[in-house]
Amino acid sequence: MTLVVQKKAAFAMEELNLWYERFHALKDISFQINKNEVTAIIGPSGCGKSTFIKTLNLMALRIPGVKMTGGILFENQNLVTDKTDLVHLRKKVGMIFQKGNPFPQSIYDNVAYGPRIHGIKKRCQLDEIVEEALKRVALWQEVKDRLKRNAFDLSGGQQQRLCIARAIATKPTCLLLDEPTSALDPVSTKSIEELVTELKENYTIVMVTHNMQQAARISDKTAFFLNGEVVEVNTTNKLFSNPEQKETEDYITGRFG
Ligand SMILES: Nc1ncnc2c1ncn2[C@@H]1O[C@H](COP(=O)(O)OP(=O)(O)OP(=O)(O)O)[C@@H](O)[C@H]1O
Repeated sequence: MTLVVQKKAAFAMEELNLWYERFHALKDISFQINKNEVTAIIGPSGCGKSTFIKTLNLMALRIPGVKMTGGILFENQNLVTDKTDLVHLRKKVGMIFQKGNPFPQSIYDNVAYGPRIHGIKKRCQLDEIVEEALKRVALWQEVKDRLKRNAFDLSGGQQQRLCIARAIATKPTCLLLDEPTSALDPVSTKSIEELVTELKENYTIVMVTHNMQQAARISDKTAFFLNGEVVEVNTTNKLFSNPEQKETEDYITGRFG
């Protein structure tokens, strides 16, 4: 298979398929995700959104019985067929889950975790990375005097920002967010949405969301998934105002899902 990739693409999927044992969960997915854009993945429950996002850092392959075919081109490599250096991939592609899931450690150690794994040992260097990452997610002012406190002492919204700081501390190029605000109150949700909008200047962001208003507010492109297929990928404006496919229109107008 020869993937034709636009220069601005961070990920290029071509005929990507995934099976859980015999269940065909992703079917012939072909589209490209651009660098420095927010791409929202939407669709009804069970359509394959989380499965798809977990293919982009090959987390899906950790599930027993999973088989993938086709292509995901990332940094000139097909993640599906080439021998991929998983440590490098996970450094470059950070993942943030639905519920902030800090480690049961201090705020400092949560952020320093990735850099330490990648061999950074010097305290002054780690201090700098931790401060920079916490500033980037606008958490520094709130936590700078209690870096030794357990991360579980933070509020849900703060924990989610801490997880984003933990992800960006390894200097990734892409961030995968799987429903990052679904467990948060409206104020914390707004702050995460603002943060995502700011971060796209430096990162490629792929975000699964159940919330169509959220996709409309903060994404540049939206991909609509249905039954494991991509029905439509378009600029977010176009997809929500003038979709090309009838199924997209039915979904965004609330006729199903
Ligand atoms: N580990 C697994 N083993 C077998 N089937 C799975 C597994 N994980 C997901 N599936 C199935 O794959 C399909 C897609 O699931 P996935 O979690 O990707 O959907 P989703 O669109 O993210 O759903 P939701 O919006 O409810 O989170 C579903 O039918 C689901 O039951």
